[in-house]
Amino acid sequence: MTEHGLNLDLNALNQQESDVIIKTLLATDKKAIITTNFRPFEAVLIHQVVQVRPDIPVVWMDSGYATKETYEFADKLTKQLNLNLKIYHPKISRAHFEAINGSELPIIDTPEHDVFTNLVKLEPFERALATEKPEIWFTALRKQDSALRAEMDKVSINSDGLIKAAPLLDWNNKQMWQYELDHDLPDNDNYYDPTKGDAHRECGLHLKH
Ligand SMILES: Nc1ncnc2c1ncn2[C@@H]1O[C@H](COP(=O)(O)OS(=O)(=O)O)[C@@H](OP(=O)(O)O)[C@H]1O
Repeated sequence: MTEHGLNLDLNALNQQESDVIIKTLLATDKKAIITTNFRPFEAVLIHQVVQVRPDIPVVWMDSGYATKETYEFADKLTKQLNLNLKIYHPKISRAHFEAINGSELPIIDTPEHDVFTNLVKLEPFERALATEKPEIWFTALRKQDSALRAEMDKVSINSDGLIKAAPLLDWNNKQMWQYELDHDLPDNDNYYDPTKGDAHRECGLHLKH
C-alpha cells in the first residue's frame, strides 16, 4: 500500500486478527476515527481500539431517534472507557422535522425516506469526515450484517482514499458476547435505527464510502 505512504501489505494484513490489524494501522500515526451507532456489541471494537489509541475520536451521528437504552448505553460506555465522543446532530432537530412532516416516519424506499436518511445520517457523516479529516476509519461491520459486508475485506482503501478497517469482520455473536463478558463491558439490548427498516438493509453510508 505504498501510494498512501504506508509500507503495508494489505493482503497479509487481511489475514490477521483484530488486535494485529488495529496495532499495525495505528502504529502509522495516521489520523484515525472510529464510528459507532451504539448498536449491540459496540463495546467490543471500541474497547480494542482505545487500548491502543485512548483519545481516538469516536464519531456518533445521533439521529434523535435512538432508544432510551441506546442513550443510556452511549453514556455508560463513554464514561467507562473515557471516550473522546464526537456527536454529530442533524441540521434540523427531531422536533422541527416532526412539526413540519408529522411524527410518522417516511416509508422505506421512497424519495421522502431518502431525504430523511440524508438529514439524520448521511449529511452529518459528511460533516464528520470534513471536520475530523480521518485517514483511517474503523467500523465494527461484520460479514453477518449483510450480503454486501460478507464480501468485504477487513482492510481496504475506499473511494475517498480512506483506509477503511473492519477488524471484527468475521467475528460471530458468541465471540462478541464472550469478549464483553471477559472485559466487563456494557451492552445495548434495545436498538433501533430509523433509517434501516430491516437490520440487513444498507442505509447508503457504506455504499457511498
Ligand atoms: N448513526 C451512526 N453514527 C455513527 N456511525 C454509524 C451510524 N450509523 C451507522 N454507522 C456506521 O456504519 C456501521 C454500520 O451501521 P448499520 O449497518 O447499522 O447502518 S448503515 O446502514 O451502515 O448506516 C456502524 O457500525 P458499527 O461500527 O458497528 O457501529 C457504524 O460504523
